Amino acid sequence: MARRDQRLVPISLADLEHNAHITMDLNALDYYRSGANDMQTLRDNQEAFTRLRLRPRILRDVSKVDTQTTLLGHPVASPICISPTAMQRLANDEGEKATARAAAKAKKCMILSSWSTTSAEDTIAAGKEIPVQHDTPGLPLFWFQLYVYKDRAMTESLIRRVEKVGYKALVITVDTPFLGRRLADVRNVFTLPSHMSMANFETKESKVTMANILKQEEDISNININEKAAEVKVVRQESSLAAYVVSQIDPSLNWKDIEWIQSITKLPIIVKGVLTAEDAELAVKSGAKGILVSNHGGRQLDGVLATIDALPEVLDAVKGKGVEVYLDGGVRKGTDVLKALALGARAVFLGRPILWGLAHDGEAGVSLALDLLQKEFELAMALAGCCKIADINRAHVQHGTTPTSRL
Ligand SMILES: Cc1cc2nc3c(=O)[nH]c(=O)nc-3n(C[C@H](O)[C@H](O)[C@H](O)COP(=O)(O)O)c2cc1C
Ligand SMILES: CC(C)CC(=O)C(=O)O
Repeated sequence: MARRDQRLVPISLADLEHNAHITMDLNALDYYRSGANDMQTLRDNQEAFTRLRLRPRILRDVSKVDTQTTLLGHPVASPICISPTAMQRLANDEGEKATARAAAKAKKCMILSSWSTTSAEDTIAAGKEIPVQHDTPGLPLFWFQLYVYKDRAMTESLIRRVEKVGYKALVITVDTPFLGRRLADVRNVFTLPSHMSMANFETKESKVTMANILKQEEDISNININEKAAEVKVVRQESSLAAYVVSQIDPSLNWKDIEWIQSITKLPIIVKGVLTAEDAELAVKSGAKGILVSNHGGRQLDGVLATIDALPEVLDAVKGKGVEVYLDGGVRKGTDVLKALALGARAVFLGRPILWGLAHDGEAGVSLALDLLQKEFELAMALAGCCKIADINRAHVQHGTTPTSRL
């Protein structure tokens, strides 16, 4: 048994998380690990997977297991993908570039956040530096996550930039009209260090640091932690990130805007943050080609359904309508991937585990995170009697009856 403060040689995603908790500074660690409010949904995302049980098939020659699949027609090596997470340079100086290289090496899909600390151009260029090995199936795939800005001209110019450099889809996040209340970030007065910026919005004349936007750099950097806490009590009851969201993101966003975006781009749209059948139907009506069932890793409305529990109603609502349905939130084990695919998800996406990998060892750490989960998934497929993705079906999973506490 390792001591709580000892770094582990990681053999699971949980080990990578353990290590990141030891090495990261509190401002960044709390930002990454927090959920909103009581963090009920954050816990539930993982726990809900443990309430499902697998129904394996036997004697099916699983000597070769193949995980290749397609996402909106693009071949990838595996249905394990990378969710957008903002500000990856908080974990490692190479940040988004390291993630892009690891994604490209593994021929997996990466979604880049609008609020990255590396620009969309530099991130995809880093991914393209990796020579594609043609002896294994699949190709790297990059999608861009879009926050819709109050400034629509800026939103449109960002779309043009990502179209130009080769992102293959727009993933529009719809669960963040305002930032969820993450208590640790309020206490820490979370801010992006001043040498990092929201790189997609940087110009020759100005860097978009949060502190610049809030015109508070001096105030924030010249006071110690206790004084910061005191200041929050008196001056602000929110993190600088929440204030940034209020200043930039358009809370009036609605389904007509999704249609508007679809009218100005040929890129397919994926709506990220759908949790109900009703909204899944509306997403299809507004032209979305994909739905990412997500509760933002439990960081927005606390108390919503775990994503694996919301998945079946979304799938039922869009059945036969030609839309791909994906899931993120709490995916940590190969068996979680198998359960999500058995219920009908086309792919799963990882948020925090990628950040823990980055914090552990940059690009090599992200590769390790992807590889650990990939190997676990291949083993889970084999032990359940599945040789290829198309073999995984609804009969492989059922709701368990054993209370989690007795496991
Ligand atoms: C630190 C952090 C930053 C995130 N930033 C974004 C973002 O910029 N855009 C977005 O759509 N979702 C963002 N998310 C949500 C993730 O895309 C994803 O939905 C969530 O992390 C999945 O849950 P998991 O962390 O349990 O895998 C962020 C999540 C975390 C933890
Ligand atoms: C910049 C933030 C809005 C990024 C985000 O989505 C998050 O912190 O969950």
